[in-house]
Amino acid sequence: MTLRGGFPLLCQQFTALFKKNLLLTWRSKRATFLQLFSSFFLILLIFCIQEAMEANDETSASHTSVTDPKALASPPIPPCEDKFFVRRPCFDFVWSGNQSRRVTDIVSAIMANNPGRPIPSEKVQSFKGPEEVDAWFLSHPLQVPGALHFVERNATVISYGVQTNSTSEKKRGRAEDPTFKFLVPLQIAAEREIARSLIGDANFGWGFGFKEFARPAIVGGRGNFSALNIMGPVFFLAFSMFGFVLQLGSLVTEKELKLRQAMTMMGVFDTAYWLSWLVWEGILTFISSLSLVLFGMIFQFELFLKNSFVVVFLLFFLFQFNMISLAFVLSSLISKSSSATTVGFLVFLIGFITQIVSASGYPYKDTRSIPIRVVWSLFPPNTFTAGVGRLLGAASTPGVSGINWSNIGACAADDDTACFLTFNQIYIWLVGTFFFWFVLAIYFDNIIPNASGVRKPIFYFLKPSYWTGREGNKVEEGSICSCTGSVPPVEHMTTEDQDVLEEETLVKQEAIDGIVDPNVAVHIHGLAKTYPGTTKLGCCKCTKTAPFQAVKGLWMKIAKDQLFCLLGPNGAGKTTTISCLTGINPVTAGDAIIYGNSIRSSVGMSNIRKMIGVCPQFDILWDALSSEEHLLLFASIKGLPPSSIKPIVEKLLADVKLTGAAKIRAGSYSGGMKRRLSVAIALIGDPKLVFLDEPTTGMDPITRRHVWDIIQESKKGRAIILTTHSMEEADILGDRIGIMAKGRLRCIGTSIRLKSRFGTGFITTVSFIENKNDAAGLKSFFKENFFGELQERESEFGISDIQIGLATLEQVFLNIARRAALESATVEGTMVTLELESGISVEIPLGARFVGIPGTENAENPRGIMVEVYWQQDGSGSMCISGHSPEMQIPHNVAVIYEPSSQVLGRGQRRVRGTVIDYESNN
Ligand SMILES: Nc1ncnc2c1ncn2[C@@H]1O[C@H](COP(=O)(O)OP(=O)(O)OP(=O)(O)O)[C@@H](O)[C@H]1O
Repeated sequence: MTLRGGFPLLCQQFTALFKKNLLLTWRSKRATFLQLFSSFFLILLIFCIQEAMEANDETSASHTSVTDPKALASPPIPPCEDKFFVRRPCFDFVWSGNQSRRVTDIVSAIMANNPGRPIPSEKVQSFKGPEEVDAWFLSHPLQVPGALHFVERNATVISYGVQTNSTSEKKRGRAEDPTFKFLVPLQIAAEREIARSLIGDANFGWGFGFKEFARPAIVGGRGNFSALNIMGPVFFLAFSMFGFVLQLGSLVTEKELKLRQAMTMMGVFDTAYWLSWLVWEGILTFISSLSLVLFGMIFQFELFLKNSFVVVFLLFFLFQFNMISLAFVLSSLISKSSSATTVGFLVFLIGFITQIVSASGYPYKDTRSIPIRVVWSLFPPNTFTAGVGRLLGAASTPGVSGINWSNIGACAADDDTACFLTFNQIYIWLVGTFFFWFVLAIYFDNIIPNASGVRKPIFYFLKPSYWTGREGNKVEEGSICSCTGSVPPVEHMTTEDQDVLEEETLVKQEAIDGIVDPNVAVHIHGLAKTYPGTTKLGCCKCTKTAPFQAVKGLWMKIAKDQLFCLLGPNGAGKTTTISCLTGINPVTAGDAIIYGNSIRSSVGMSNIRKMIGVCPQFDILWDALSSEEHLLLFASIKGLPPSSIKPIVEKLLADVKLTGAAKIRAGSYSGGMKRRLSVAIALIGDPKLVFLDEPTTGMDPITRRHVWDIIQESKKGRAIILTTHSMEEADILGDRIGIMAKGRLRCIGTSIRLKSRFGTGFITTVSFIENKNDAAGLKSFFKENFFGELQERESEFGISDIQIGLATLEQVFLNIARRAALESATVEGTMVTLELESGISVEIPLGARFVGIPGTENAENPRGIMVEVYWQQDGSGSMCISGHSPEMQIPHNVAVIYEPSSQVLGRGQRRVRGTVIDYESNN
């Protein structure tokens, strides 16, 4: 099948990824609803706050029209208890000038003649002069609404002054105006009684009334005293956070779950990936900005009504789009999707603080330097706040028309800061910062390690080869903030196994001769992988990890039409080998040629990606997508012709028995169903080489058998590399098996070959009578005559059939794993204790099979006693002792392959260190 490439593939991938984004958004309806329409609740909230503020301030009447103002006629001095806030005991008024008899009489008259309520003497306090009154105020705060100060100048002139607290108080939505409520009645009373005293007529009086202006409600009342003015910018910032956090979460989830890596392995173009998110988020941002502006208009906010619709919408749209590109940048910096909310909160907090600073006009003044203005404007909430400020200013100034296209370049006449940042400059900034953050996001995406710890060099874009695509697969490992330790040279050890050696020699020779065997799919040439050690600088301590050699030089080839099974205990290096072959991890040394393409070349790797299928060790799936949607997506990414995708997906679903669950989301699948889906994904596009990393993990026996059938079927016409921990699986499926341990290939061959070479075979223990010991004769009898005679005497023993069973592959595996463990233990000194039935505790290297017991030598057994130790793997895959054979004498012809420096431990003979005896190669 010809896969699509170039621009048509880019378009196909873009469409598929866009659809994926749409589905993911659709499936998380609540979050999407919040992202799109939470503006309604925010605007409603601002509206309610606005209404509450207006209701709170209703007595000032500034927000309602006053057509028929009420006249107040000679209002009385109110009791001090009427004050909205007063401390008890309180006084109706205090006065000074009490050394004048005439003044004292005037005050008495004020108290007695107060309309409707004579004032009792205990509610009034007198002083000598104003200074005393001020001192009293300081020591008795808030105990009186006002004071009168009298000075008798001469017989015809009495001066007076009124003093009051100008702070207005509020109570249950009503405002208290101290001038009207306290000052005016005091003034009227003082003037009336002074006049009566001067004229000498106790009934002298005049009518006094006052009332407010009749006036319409203040134009732009909401704008002048506006909740939107106060809370708008911060609410709009909060609103943009929904999209920001969701986008950040989606991107980091795809990185964290290695979904991005899986798509890269399938050959997705970065351009298609980023564009698909950008366009989709652009649409969501468009809708959410539109809804916000419309809701603002519905709720009749001047900002949205007075300014041009397009101008307002564009500001909100550009700002939210900027926040999305900021989310792109931050997605490269965090590795856990659970951190998205925390990061969102931090960005909001920073935005909130900078908004407060921006509201003062900072830094768009001539006192601030251009670099400060530039840096400040890079953070989108700052420019946005400036923009909202302009819109609010234009909307709430009576007589000034709102901002529209014709005046976006104009400075606001009354605003100094507006000329440093006119409205069209705000747009230019928002467009510029969008591109700035977006380019930075792509740069960070390349230079910050991905889920496998791999990244591009910091200056990768300066290399011409990057743009021409002709360079080697130049990637680095480790964080840019941590010092990567030097990678030691790869330790190439000569293998002891004959088959492995032969394979290595053959591959090397073919490489030297330049022979390319057409029947071989993969040539592995000394592939080695060392994970670099890193030094992480924390705040309190510095953690160092040593480099780790996970694969130590593999030489082998894998034929076409063959299933090669890679076995090995945990940590053997199987997944690392697959990661290197699939381009997930860069190789440290060596190379691999897959259908003529080197994995070290980026061009080679992109060719390889087109012909491989990978079922990773852990399922890499979107919980919210169904199996059908997964297959459609990956088929499109792979470049299958659009017309062929549907039938291929249907066939794959049928093959892995997921047709019935095709429309069900993968999140609700069982472990086995997920594995089957992963296998189906690996088989998309008829790949010539398929990697199956533990494909049947977690499956029940029936499903596993079924998947084996699928794999058997898929063998035709392609090479398969399969890793597994199931020996049965390897035995049934593997045409060739390689067992790795500690990063090295320990054996290679067909199942039968391995069993015959590494199986433990049969052990027959024969005891001889004293003085008669013909062991050699017995061995030859076993080899030459035993089965012959057994067959001859079939009827005597009643035998109907004789089957010779070789050791199982499991035994071979255990044997290899044990040997690898012994190899490391003798180097690293890893010892375990073997408890003998005789009561002796023997310390032996991990994995030692035949162990000599020091101190057991005597005349009868000159070389002493030995036992065979039986090993098994525990739940974690580590070797552990399962038992030991009866004690037997050490034959004279065997060598000791490991002898500890000191054999006796501590006092006494009960705890010793055993020697390791090479009994296997001699018997
Ligand atoms: N990124 C890494 N950095 C450092 N060491 C690593 C890294 N990845 C793997 N290793 C180490 O490399 C060794 C080989 O790991 P690998 O995953 O290849 O083993 P495996 O044979 O696939 O094991 P399993 O059967 O458990 O999957 C292990 O000791 C592992 O701890």
